[in-house]
Amino acid sequence: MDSTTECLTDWMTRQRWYAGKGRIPQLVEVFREEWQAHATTPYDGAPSSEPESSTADPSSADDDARIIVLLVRDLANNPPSLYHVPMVERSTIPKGAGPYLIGRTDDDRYLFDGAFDPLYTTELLHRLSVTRADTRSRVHGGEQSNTSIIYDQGSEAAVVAKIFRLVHTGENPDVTLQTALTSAGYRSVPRMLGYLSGAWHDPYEHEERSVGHLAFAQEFIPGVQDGWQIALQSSADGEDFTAHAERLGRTTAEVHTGLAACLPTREATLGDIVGFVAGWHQRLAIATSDVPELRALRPAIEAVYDSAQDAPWPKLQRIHGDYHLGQVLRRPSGEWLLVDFEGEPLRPLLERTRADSPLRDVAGMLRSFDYVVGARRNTAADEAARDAVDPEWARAARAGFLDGYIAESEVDLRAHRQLLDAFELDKAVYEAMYEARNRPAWLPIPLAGIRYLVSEERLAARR
Ligand SMILES: Nc1ncnc2c1ncn2[C@@H]1O[C@H](COP(=O)(O)OP(=O)(O)O)[C@@H](O)[C@H]1O
Ligand SMILES: O=P(O)(O)O[C@H]1O[C@H](CO)[C@@H](O[C@H]2O[C@H](CO)[C@@H](O)[C@H](O)[C@H]2O)[C@H](O)[C@H]1O
Repeated sequence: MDSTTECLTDWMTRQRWYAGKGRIPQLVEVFREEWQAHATTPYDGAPSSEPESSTADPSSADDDARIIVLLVRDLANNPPSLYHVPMVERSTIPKGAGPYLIGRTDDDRYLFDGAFDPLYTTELLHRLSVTRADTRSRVHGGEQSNTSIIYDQGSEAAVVAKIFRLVHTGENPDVTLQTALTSAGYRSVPRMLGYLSGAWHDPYEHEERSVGHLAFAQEFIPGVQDGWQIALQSSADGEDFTAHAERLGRTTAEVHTGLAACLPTREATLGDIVGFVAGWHQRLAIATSDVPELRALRPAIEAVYDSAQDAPWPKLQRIHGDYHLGQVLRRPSGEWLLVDFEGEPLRPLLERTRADSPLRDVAGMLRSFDYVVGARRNTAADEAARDAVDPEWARAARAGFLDGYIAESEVDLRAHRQLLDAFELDKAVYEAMYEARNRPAWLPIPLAGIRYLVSEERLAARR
């Protein structure tokens, strides 16, 4: 291991985007590129107003600083994941840059997280073909699987650049789907401004040369509220969310119609259906070994999966792929916006880039309404507060969302109830696996959802 990968090993385990939680990374460098900075004027970035996520003070930057873009394979993961790590190498530690230090190399150079360094963030914007006079930036402070850099100083329109942390050969659907919707004039996704691809040779892949997306830029919409936060607040206030959910259902259907118009669709063949059902069973088998609580529920889940074999299927098309309340934003006008079309990070890219069932997204959002109630119960201060959480909130939201979707969609969801339950179960099984790995205290939420979906009450409603 060289000194750069040695520095990265410890640092990466502390990053929210490091997917191998609890494991020690075993890193191998597969690609290294030095970027020449195009900016000619000295940076004049003032410290950001968000101290916890501000970029380093560039005024003390040294002249021989270098931008290094690395791709590293983590062999601790199976299959080995490929991480994108842009860094800035400097001979000194600029004032304020201490928190973004990755480590010191054998030749006494300091490595910094590029996302927080103005040398990298300015050059990134240039390579994304975005022209902005004021390139001061800040890093998005919330929970994220990737890293978003926001350029919103001064009077120009604000921009957000997302750097993908896990990269793959081939398209990243976050880029392709939002580009297609932007080109077709849809306002329900932020406008795509540009993207950056990389080409590398990776001994862990068969291709001679791999090409994949590394980052993209889109308009940053100020003043939007996160759907998850709005929903939690609404449930806490005892508000009826039906009308908001109905509007979200309509927007979801509109986006599905848009994706079906811009990108290929096809009828689900028998082979597709067998493939979906086999995939559900496979995921359940993996999840059951990760989550022992699923063992007793497995036969009942499998029965729902098998019944989907004979159900009618709507056409397959490109979809969001990891749809939940954390992926939707509400404009001050009340309109909903969809972001993060990358699909479920735990699924292979090949599965995330082919035509899929729109029912997967519908099921994802239904699960998310259930999560609102589950999360509030889970985080309640005491038993009384826990008992006060009204499960009716989720039922009303689910009903409103389905009504809105049905009103706007070409897919008649009422004809697909059984299939929708199978997709909802598959999502809850994914969540159980996700929570067991990332937030074990939240595991009871998907488990309760699964128990409900295989309950007698639910079976009776499906008959
Ligand atoms: N274009 C945008 N305008 C305003 N806020 C945004 C925009 N894109 C993303 N965000 C905010 O950043 C968060 C993280 O973005 P997301 O694409 O979900 O990243 P990740 O793939 O890392 O999870 C979103 O939940 C939202 O709050
Ligand atoms: O990181 P991403 O946003 O791409 O998605 C992953 O993390 C989500 C959690 O942050 C996870 O979603 C689950 O928790 C949500 C509440 O935090 C809830 O609304 C979703 O219904 C539930 O699935 C998502 O599954 C995962 O891929």
